[in-house]
Amino acid sequence: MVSVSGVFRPRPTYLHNTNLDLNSVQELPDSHLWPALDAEGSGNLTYVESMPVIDLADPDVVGRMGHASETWGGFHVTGHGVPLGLIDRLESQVCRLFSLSREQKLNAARVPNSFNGYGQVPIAAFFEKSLWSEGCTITDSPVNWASRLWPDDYIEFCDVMEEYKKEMKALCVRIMWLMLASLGITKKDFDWAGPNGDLDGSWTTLQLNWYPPCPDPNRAIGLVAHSDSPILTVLYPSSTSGLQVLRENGTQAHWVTIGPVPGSFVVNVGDLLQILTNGRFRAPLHRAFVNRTHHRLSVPFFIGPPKDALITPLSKLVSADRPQLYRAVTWDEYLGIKRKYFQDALAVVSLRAPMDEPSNVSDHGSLESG
Ligand SMILES: O=C(O)CCC(=O)C(=O)O
Ligand SMILES: [Fe+2]
Repeated sequence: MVSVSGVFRPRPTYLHNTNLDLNSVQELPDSHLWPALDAEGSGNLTYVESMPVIDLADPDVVGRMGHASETWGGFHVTGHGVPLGLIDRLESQVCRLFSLSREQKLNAARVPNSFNGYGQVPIAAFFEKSLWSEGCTITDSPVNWASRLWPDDYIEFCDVMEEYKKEMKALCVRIMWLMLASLGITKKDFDWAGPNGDLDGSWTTLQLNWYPPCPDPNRAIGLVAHSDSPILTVLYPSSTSGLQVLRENGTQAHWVTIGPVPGSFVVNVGDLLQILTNGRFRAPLHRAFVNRTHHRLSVPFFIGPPKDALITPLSKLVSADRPQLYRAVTWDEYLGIKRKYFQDALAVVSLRAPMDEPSNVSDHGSLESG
């Protein structure tokens, strides 16, 4: 199993809010040097397997999504109808934000116990080594902190984020039901998606990720291996490669670089969807590498159930041949488990392999933002 052991910190501490400006660093500092990556060379992979690309207008969209979710735990989606102009405006606002000086960006810094605003991606807090990335998390309206960044000119930023979130939510609803249809699941099979199945009251978060050029990309990592926690992620990966997904085949596992597919989003199964489908769909481990010459941005949109909804393997997917793999858990409770056990969180709620203590964790899980 590919791992990033040796740098795991068992409790979140948020020690990384240093004033180091990654954009001006000439040599990789020890704080960002991940020794375990040496053997793998994060950006030098030879595997060029292609993640399935699925057009929403494909007559076999349900079957193809089902197959991709069971094998890869994700796929590219095209034909989604999200206006390209909106994606361009999103990119330009993300660039605008991260191009500000470090001091300016710190005016929008997350405050303790809040996930909104600028900082390292929340998962960074669990590792002694820092990630080669910056992040900005939008769970509520960004008006408060955006108006501190651009007192006279924050409306366009906020409008684009709101419009994009709305598009993403609608796309997630559409994709989730298509994926579940492949397993014979309909809107009648659970009630937390609301009477029309439109996920009203669901938990959503938009994460803006920024990976500056890195002087030593093979020994740094933009985002360590993790699976996303909620139901579904729809990620805008941008046109610069950086995303890698772990492909597991029996006892073999290798990282695959996900090349850009113009106009597509990457859809990832989240841990909760793995639980809901009784392990039929797999939440894939994935990570982001960085490169020497270009910055890269990515924008995942995460969707989960309402915080108090009880997620349990669907009875249609439990049988004598396929016994229930996971106990019921609320999203809120699962987030707490993930914060404590990271990538072992699914094992903690597993009915097969009950765990008392976290193992010597290798890969990591994510927090509020995935
Ligand atoms: O940057 C990427 O491509 C991946 C981002 C990601 O996995 C996350 O934010 O959870
Ligand atoms: Fe992720």
